[in-house]
Amino acid sequence: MPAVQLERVAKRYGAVEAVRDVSFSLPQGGRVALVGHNGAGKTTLMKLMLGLARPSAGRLLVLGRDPSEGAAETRRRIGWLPESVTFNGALTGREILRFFARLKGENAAAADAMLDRVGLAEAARRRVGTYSKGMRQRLGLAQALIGAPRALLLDEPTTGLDPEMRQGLYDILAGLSGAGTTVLLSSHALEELEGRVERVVILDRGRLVADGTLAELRALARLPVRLRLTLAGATPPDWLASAGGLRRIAARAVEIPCAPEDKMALLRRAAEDPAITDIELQAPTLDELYAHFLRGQGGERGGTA
Ligand SMILES: Nc1ncnc2c1ncn2[C@@H]1O[C@H](COP(=O)(O)OP(=O)(O)OP(=O)(O)O)[C@@H](O)[C@H]1O
Repeated sequence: MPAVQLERVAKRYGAVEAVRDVSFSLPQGGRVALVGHNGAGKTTLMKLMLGLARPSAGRLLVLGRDPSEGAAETRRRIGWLPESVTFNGALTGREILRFFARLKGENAAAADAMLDRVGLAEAARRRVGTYSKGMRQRLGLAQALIGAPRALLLDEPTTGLDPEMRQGLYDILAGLSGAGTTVLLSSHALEELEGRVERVVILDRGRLVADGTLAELRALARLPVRLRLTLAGATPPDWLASAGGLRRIAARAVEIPCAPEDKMALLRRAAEDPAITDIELQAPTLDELYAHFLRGQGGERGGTA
């Protein structure tokens, strides 16, 4: 049974269609990112999964239950990190986390262990009002993780985290999903998702425009790869100069776009030509993929939807 299942879900707020006809499912232990511009419907989808909003149409199951029933047992098994998390600044990190632990039926030791896990052990006895943004975000994450949730919904969890903390967060998420927790996170920071989630669901103005592994989405988008070639001299060889899209990027380096099916032929030719001394291959970035699907050029949905 999937951990989360959405069938033709819609959510309207008056005239605003925040979510339109969205269907996808998340397997148990899956690590999936929801990406989209501001207002794409990411937070609304999470609120529907939490039972904080009811769908205007369609069917939604989380851990096998309709979240709008608000069953206490289901709520206890879902961890949530809201987009802008706020805590009472007069309390210490330890007091706050112990409070959340009690709400989830966990003991104080579990709260302290979680503070350690998110790197806040040393700051545990400090008031949260003195915490940096990144520290508050980590406290929010600890709050979401407490109680061994079966499903974890994280709304832009890496906002305010430096690269090291971000890596730490993704390491924690990998460990959790390896142990069977389903992780859904929303993000604007597409590049950081590479290698850190198994699947990406792209939303645009409430609609699902793509759903698949990064490799599947890349294949579907058929975006050109780019070859960066270092030249032995200042002038590129004739065959290269006459190829379309050649761009000079340095005194002795050029870049050329190349359709995926032409890549090997171009590489062979470049490798054999002594006028070329080095070759670098640049795959389409996640941002290019994202732009492609938002332009609607891909049209159909791909992957495992
Ligand atoms: N309670 C509400 N009442 C009215 N409109 C709402 C409500 N909640 C969300 N919306 C609208 O629904 C749309 C989707 O909003 P949502 O917050 O889900 O987007 P998002 O993808 O999370 O955006 P962001 O990246 O900015 O957080 C937006 O147009 C928003 O204004």
